[in-house]
This record gives sequence, structure tokens and C-alpha cells, in this order.
Amino acid sequence: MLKLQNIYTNSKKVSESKVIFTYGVMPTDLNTGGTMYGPRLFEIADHSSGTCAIRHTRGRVATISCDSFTFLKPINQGDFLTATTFISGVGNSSVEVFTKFTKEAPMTGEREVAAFCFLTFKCKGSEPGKIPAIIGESFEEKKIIAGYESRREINKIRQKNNKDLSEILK
Ligand SMILES: CC(=O)SCCNC(=O)CCNC(=O)[C@H](O)C(C)(C)COP(=O)(O)OP(=O)(O)OC[C@H]1O[C@@H](n2cnc3c(N)ncnc32)[C@H](O)[C@@H]1OP(=O)(O)O
Repeated sequence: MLKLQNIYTNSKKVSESKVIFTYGVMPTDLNTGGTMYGPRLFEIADHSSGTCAIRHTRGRVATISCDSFTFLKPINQGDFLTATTFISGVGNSSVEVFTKFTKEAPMTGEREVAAFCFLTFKCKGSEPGKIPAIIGESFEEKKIIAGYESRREINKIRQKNNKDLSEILK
């Protein structure tokens, strides 16, 4: 059977682990203002990102951090919501996973990006430094992957601040 991973460069293409999930927004997904409740989006993002991270590493993973979550447009009952998730960066023992949420009006097909987020997962089943690199294929994927190093620098500052904080939390 053809092995998907490139054994010469230890890298994989985005399409080898990408997750695409489409869902019709239900009344039980709404907040008291009548639009989609944010934590429902987080739940979908975490599920899709965990699946994507396992596909990339073929090992166990754990969510370490929701690095950023940006809500751009409200999402309404009945909208078709699509979460598109792919590996956006590979560290030593972690991967960063990007999810874009697109809402689609079912009757017209009109689409808009409604939210996006970055989550980081610890790759518990991978040897540090041995996680396959990621190769973007589309313009959007390449652009997002290219931003990984600068997001990682910002995350390192946040991690240090949170570590200092966790030492004084009782
Ligand atoms: C799918 C789920 O729902 S899992 C449930 C929710 N998650 C959990 O319960 C996890 C609870 N947390 C834990 O068990 C531990 O904190 C762990 C195992 C995740 C991480 O522990 P450690 O290995 O000690 O973390 P450590 O500080 O060494 O960092 C490991 C990697 O994560 C990265 N990292 C750690 N904290 C953060 C953060 N806040 N933001 C972004 N990246 C982070 C580090 O930069 C490092 O990356 P690198 O190796 O690629 O450079």
C-alpha cells in the first residue's frame, strides 16, 4: 500500500490531514440573542482540529491552548456552517491547527467567512522533533503556514506570562 508520508523529507501535504465538516445550524445551537453560541463553534473547532492533528501525526494528541478565536459575522439558525481545518504549523512536540468557519445561506448559496481560530495540540504519540513538516497547497494555506513562526513567538510570550500567573494561582 502507498505510504502517504514522504519518507525522504518527513513532510505531509495539507490535504493528507485536512478536515471539512458541514452542519445545519439548529435552534439548540443559539445564544439568547438568537445567533450561534460561540462555545458551540469552539467545540466543533476542537473536534475537527483534534481529528486533523491525529491524521497528521497518527498518534495521540491533547488540546493545549486556544491561541486565538476571531468572530467576524453572526451565524443564524438554518445557515449551513462549514468548518475547514488544517495543520498551520509544526513545532517540536506540538502542532498548530487552523479552522475557518464559512456560513452559507441555504436558499441562495451566498457564503461569508464567519470566524476563524488557531488551536495548539501537544502530540503525545510523536517523538519531539520528529513530527512531519506541513506543506501548504493553496495560496491561502501557504500564507497561513508562513505566519506560523511569528504566531509561535507571540504564543511563547503568552506561555511565559501564563506560567508566571499559574505559580501564584491558588
Ligand atoms: C482533545 C481534548 O479535549 S484534550 C482535553 C483538554 N486538554 C487537557 O486536558 C490537557 C491538559 N494539559 C496537559 O496535560 C499538559 O499541559 C500538556 C501535556 C498538554 C502539555 O504539557 P508539557 O509537555 O509539559 O508542555 P510544554 O510546556 O513542554 O509544551 C509542549 C509544547 O506545547 C507548546 N505550548 C505549551 N503551552 C502552550 C500555549 N499556552 N499555547 C501554545 N503552545 C503551547 C509549547 O510551546 C511546546 O511546543 P513545542 O514542543 O512544539 O515547542
